[in-house]
Amino acid sequence: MHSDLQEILFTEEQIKQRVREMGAQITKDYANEEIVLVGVLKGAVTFFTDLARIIDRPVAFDFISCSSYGSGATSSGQVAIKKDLDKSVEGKNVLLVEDIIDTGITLSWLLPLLRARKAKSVKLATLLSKPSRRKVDVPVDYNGFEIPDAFVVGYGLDYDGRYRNLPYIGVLKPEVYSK
Ligand SMILES: Nc1nc2c(ncn2[C@@H]2O[C@H](COP(=O)(O)O)[C@@H](O)[C@H]2O)c(=O)[nH]1
Ligand SMILES: [Mg+2]
Repeated sequence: MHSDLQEILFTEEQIKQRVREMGAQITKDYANEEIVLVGVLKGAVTFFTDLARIIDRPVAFDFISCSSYGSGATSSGQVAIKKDLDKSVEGKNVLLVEDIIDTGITLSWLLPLLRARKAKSVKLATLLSKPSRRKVDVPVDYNGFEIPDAFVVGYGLDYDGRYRNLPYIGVLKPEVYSK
């Protein structure tokens, strides 16, 4: 385990197994449908690429980037688009792929934005959710794991640009982000 972590929450094998289950469910739910997978950069990229390879349906890839966290470990509460989608989603089945829902502020802003673009359907897949931190209710269609109120890194999730390449998900020692 990385020395900046206090514990591992999910091993590489546990994540792989859960992503397989989610992909199988999505494949079932979208029978005879094409999907536009929209990844929320950058934290969702690892989950996105693993999930996409399990889904046995025609999929297109697109990405969006919003800011809500800056370099700290708590949300600023202000959301803004940093990189928009490359293509219109009008008439498409959009599956938004996110790394983690914390307060719900980012998604409560992003989901209506995609719906307003006249997608045929908009659903949400998140790898992690921290229900005890929720400030805004967000309907989740596919949820990997519920986790307690802790700042986690690995498998795409970063702190100040670091730890994204860890193959597991772990809790960062508070002394690392309170330095
Ligand atoms: N590396 C981590 N990033 C986190 C964590 N909790 C939230 N986040 C980031 O914030 C947004 C969503 O925040 P929200 O408050 O608007 O729901 C999420 O996409 C992450 O980028 C965390 O524990 N570790
Ligand atoms: Mg994210």
